[in-house]
Amino acid sequence: MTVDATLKVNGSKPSGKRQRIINCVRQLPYQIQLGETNDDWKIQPIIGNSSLYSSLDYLNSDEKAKDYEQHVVGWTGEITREQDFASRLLASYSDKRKESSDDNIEDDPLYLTKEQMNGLTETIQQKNAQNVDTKISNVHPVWLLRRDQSRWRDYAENVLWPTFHYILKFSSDGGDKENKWWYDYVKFNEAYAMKIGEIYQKGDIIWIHDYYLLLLPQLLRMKFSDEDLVIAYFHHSPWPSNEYFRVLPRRKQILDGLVGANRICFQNDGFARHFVSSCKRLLESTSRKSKNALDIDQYEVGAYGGDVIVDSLPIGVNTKKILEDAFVADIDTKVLAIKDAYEGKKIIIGRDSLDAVRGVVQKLRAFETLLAMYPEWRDKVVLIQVSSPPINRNSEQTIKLEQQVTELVNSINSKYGDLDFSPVQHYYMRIPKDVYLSLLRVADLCLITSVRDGMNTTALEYVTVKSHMSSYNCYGNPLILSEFSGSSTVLKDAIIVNPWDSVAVAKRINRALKMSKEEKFTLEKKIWSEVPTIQDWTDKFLSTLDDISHHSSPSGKDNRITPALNRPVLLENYKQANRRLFLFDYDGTLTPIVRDPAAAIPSARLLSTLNNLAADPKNQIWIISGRDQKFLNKWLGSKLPQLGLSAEHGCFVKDINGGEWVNLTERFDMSWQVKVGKVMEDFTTRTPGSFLERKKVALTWHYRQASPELGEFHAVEMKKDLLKIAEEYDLEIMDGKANLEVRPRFVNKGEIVRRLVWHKHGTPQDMLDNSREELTKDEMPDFIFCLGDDLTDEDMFNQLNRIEGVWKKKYPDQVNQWKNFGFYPCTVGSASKKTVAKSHLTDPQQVLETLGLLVGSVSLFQSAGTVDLDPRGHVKNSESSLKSEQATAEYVMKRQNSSTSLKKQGSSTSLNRQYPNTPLTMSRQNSSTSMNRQGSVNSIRDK
Ligand SMILES: O=P(O)(O)OC[C@H]1O[C@H](O[C@H]2O[C@H](CO)[C@@H](O)[C@H](O)[C@H]2O)[C@H](O)[C@@H](O)[C@@H]1O
Ligand SMILES: [Mg+2]
Repeated sequence: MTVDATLKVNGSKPSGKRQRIINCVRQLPYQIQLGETNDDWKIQPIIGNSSLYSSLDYLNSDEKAKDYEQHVVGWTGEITREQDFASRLLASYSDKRKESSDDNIEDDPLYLTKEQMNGLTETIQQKNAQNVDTKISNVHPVWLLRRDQSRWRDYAENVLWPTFHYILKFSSDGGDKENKWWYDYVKFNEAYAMKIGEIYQKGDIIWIHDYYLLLLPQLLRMKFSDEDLVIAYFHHSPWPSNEYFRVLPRRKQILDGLVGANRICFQNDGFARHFVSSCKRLLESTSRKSKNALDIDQYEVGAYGGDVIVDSLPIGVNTKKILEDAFVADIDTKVLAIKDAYEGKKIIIGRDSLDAVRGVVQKLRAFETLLAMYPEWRDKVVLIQVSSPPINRNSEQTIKLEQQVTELVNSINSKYGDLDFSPVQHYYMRIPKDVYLSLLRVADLCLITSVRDGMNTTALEYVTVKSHMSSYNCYGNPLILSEFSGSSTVLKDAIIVNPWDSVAVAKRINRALKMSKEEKFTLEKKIWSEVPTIQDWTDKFLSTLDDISHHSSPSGKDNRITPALNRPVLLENYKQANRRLFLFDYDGTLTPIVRDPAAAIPSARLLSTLNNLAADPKNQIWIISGRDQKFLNKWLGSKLPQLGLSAEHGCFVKDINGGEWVNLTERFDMSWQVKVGKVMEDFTTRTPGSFLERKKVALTWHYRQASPELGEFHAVEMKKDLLKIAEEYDLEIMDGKANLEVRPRFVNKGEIVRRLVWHKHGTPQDMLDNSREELTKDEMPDFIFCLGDDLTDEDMFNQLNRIEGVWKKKYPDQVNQWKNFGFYPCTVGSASKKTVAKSHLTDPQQVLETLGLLVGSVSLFQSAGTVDLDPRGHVKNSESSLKSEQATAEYVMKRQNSSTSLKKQGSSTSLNRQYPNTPLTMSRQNSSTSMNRQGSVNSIRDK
């Protein structure tokens, strides 16, 4: 390894200035509660996601803070009232939440003033400084203060999570609920984009975590036109095979959202490959496998022709901290107490969330089989299973699962237990960290039987604790791990089992419990070296990002990114404009590219959208295509005479609402056609599958149906052969999509655009009249939306950019509220495509959605758009937002009044004054908040 590479693996930034990182997490690592009044806050560390939060913590450590300045963006989580925390939590998770469209201030505790929000942010920062576990500064809360706060989780947890874990769910209401969830999901992502918009600085790295934020990468691309913008996404969960993923109705929007990132990273290569295969099938992307600087497999995914790096890096745990925390006197005492309680018995432990994929049922079945197959273990082994309640605890599925688990526990205990001893000790609760660590320490065996998970950190934490020599003979005790857990790809020396095969698992338990010390020690040595640390994970992740931000793509292509079209701005501008001009290419823009040119006919949806668009008298629509007049007449002109048409890349023009075709090449010598046609025919004979399309002027040689290699090779050869003729007749040879076209150079799509823009809007065209630059600006269009996918369309974009330059000089004070002239040159294709267009849409489907947006047949939420939100999560300026604003104002008034009266009584309600003197309440969430439906006795908690 070179010095440079070593440096990189260690994660140090090579030089000078600290690199800013904006880390985006689904929720800040705190649970935020309101006290009696809205001025009184309680903040506790959140349970779960410990690896992710310890990575944030690590980046904030003195060691890393030299090189990195971390900013953390995250939702506040559900803000609950302190006094009835558990019942509110239950209510907020309940599926039977009350539906209400009105925001009624009286029963809504979530109207916060700006000062309150600032106060809370400050409080979080102060608490951070003192909190021993998660020290993060520069916290930027995402406020989404609407009632039914769990709405922000619904899509992620009810649709995405099950799909990622291979659970198929069918909607019983025709998808209504899912649509609602989706809208909130889009807003959730938008709220992050807005928050990042407030803090982003050029050169920042944006690191996004997990499936609540799948749309964020693309939203950020829309927001920032910064070419160096580096967006990385880490997927903490599994990614299913494409056969599963593709059942999602919003599968394409989700992939579109994600491929806005430069790098998408998974827990293991299997998940990465599934993702690549989804992109290949659903986005028709290409992929190329290579190795990154750390010698890890990576895929360069060409989504819409752009480059996204897809790779894997299993997350780790903070081994140092775990060992520090686990081996202290207090835990020694707890370990001893548990040992005493189960004297003479082997202790198997398990800790899982009680959801459909953690395999608690499978574990109980395997344990039951063990006791049935090996009677010698009866009364000699105990399974301590801690199952924490899942978020959707009131869902039908969880209730069923709880019943199943209770029945199994009861049945095992009644069959194999007696009055003094129950072989299964089941705790349905969240346990505090010290109890958890005691269990890890005391265990003779840890049993993980998940049927699907991304990375099981219990497995990593267990192996870590077992690496430490201490009393009670616990060193090196083995781990049984499901082959379906993401951790099994890392902990290769665990005892790997198929959790569905209870007999095999029982045999492995029996064997593991009988292992000699020597065997255990040998195994532990190997497996301990396989545990990834969170420090290593963070460093490696950032070092490979460094590669992306400072070097060109592996294929050596230009890294320039064209931002996605900002559709809400387009819509707003459209609404405000009076003289709108639409300039559309046809193939690859309004219709998808297909093998046979004759089959690329307009869809009914396209025709109706164009019809609707043309119905507005403010709109002038032109199709500027390489197609010939016959094709355009047949498929567009005859159906929609309101369209202006230009055929053969500008050779022919027909005005809006009929009229005759005008031939702009009339006086041009056409004898070149014979010579060019001969060369093309010659190559057609030598290239099976290729064919020649003869139009009135242009000649097009197509090789899409030939062997790709031979087609491409002959296209290059043909171009060489045509160069001489092209020079002689002043022709242009154009590289199209699997075609090569030739036509006179002096006509092109850009020339048509020039004539259309310098034209008195809404009046008949005289295409042969060439000199109109003396028009005043308010005679010309104030909104121009120009779309094209091909190289020949770059002429249109170039022309628009040129005209914009002229207008800037000519009419410097006539720009619109977005400080431009309403020009939208937009390419159809990837963000990384070389283009002079100012924005991009990925494919004809997005084009149709965007046009649908303008004519009102598509909502902004049907695909990830970008909408501005108010702090309560309403779309800005919408009716509900205005209502909510008014209610907030009322609330502020009320608050001011009550504050005045309190002041009179000599007390202050100011947050800033209140907190410095308040003792911190950042204690571990204790198990009194656990919800024990079974009412089982919680002996561990009481110790
Ligand atoms: O300017 P356009 O409207 O985009 O037309 C460009 C050429 O499009 C057609 O060819 C391309 O589309 C075909 C249908 O999808 C596809 O089979 C072919 O491989 C593409 O090159 C058309 O046949 C040409 O005449 C146009 O010039
Ligand atoms: Mg095209």
